[in-house]
Amino acid sequence: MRTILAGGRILDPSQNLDRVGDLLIEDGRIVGITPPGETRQADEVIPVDGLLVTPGLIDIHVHLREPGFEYKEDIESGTRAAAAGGFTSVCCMPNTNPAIDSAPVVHYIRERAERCGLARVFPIAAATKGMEGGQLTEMADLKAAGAIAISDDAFPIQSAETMRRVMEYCAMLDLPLLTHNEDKSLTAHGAMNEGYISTVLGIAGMPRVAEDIAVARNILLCEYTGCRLHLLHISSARTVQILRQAKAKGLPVTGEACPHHWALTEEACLGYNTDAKMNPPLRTAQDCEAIKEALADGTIDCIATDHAPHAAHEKETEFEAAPFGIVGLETAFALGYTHLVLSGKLTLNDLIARLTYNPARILSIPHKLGTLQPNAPADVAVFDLDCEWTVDRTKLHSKSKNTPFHGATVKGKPLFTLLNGRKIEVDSHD
Ligand SMILES: NC(=O)N[C@@H](CC(=O)O)C(=O)O
Ligand SMILES: [Zn+2]
Ligand SMILES: [Zn+2]
Repeated sequence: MRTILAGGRILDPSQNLDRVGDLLIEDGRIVGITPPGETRQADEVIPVDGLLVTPGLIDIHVHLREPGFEYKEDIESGTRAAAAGGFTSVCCMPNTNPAIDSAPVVHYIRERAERCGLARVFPIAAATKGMEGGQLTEMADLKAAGAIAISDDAFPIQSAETMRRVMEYCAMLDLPLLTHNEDKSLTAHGAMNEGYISTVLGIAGMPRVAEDIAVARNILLCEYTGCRLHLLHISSARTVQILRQAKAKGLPVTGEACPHHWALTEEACLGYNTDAKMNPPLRTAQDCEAIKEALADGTIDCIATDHAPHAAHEKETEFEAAPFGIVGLETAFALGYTHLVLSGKLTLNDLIARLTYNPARILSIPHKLGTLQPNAPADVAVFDLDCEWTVDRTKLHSKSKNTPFHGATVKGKPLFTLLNGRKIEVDSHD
């Protein structure tokens, strides 16, 4: 079976490649690139003239909610949302019910994802049983079952001693540890960034220093234990500085940023907008600038969505009572293209690198993903960069509609993906 993606602008940061050509795919793998029109025999020709062709995007931070919270999202709806956003691989967080803290749950998720066939799913296993911060999980078993990394994400480990032991196991097993960085003693009862707006709204704040302290501690423990540390959803300018220093020292630390942390500020919470409530919270314009700067200079290695679906009835409540989190898979590319590339902060190549090759390297994702090199699985994304569109929550494929970007006009539209060379087409957002 031979497929040609014909006549697109093929951009692959892993090979420093950016040129118009035909992408040849055979039996689910990339064969190579030929000049437009040169190769003629194929079982299927997909014309992509004027469109952008990249490696399928990789999101290393999503919440698929299955098992346990299928009313918010399940593996099928979550991977359909991924495909609609140009993603061919996602890594899912363990705050499910039961948590991803035992091998059978890892197997269950992988099998379900395989059957859905919309995107690859790599489970991230919990660091502690039930993410309770106590007894450690059987990380070797979890790795053998297919867990790609370790994290207690939503339930950040507060005890430095527990964190040290988790890191020692991760180092021994060569598993990356992903940390949600929050000193809970500083954020108790908080629901948004601490500052002028939280005071105006009368809402308890979550100061940036709660993130900065946890980041500093986790980096010091990373230095002490030799564990590979990845900082989830960086939202604070000071955290960016600390990460930059750690990298200058040569520590094995990486970081990610989510689109909402550069595209929105705490002002989005005005009017008690629960769709602007997430953890870490939206901060200030100065923090947004620092994040964009860090994405540009490589201090922040990758872009992840922290896709966190919650049902309407959960968000339609008082600000303090609403759960933290927003959906992100279907808007991430456009928010990157619009706010980072069109504003001149990042080159298109750098944006794609932070959505493909870099996340693949951070988690050592198997099967040579995040690249269009010959023999790699044909996981591909196709975008229309000229398309301007308005985000409409009712058109999202995710089961949940909790986005603060409803009504926003953005540029750059994911059209379809190929997964193992097979076209995955979902309804357009128009
Ligand atoms: N980010 C969020 O605001 N929410 C996440 C948890 C998390 O990522 O910490 C969720 O699972 O809903
Ligand atoms: Zn988190
Ligand atoms: Zn998360």
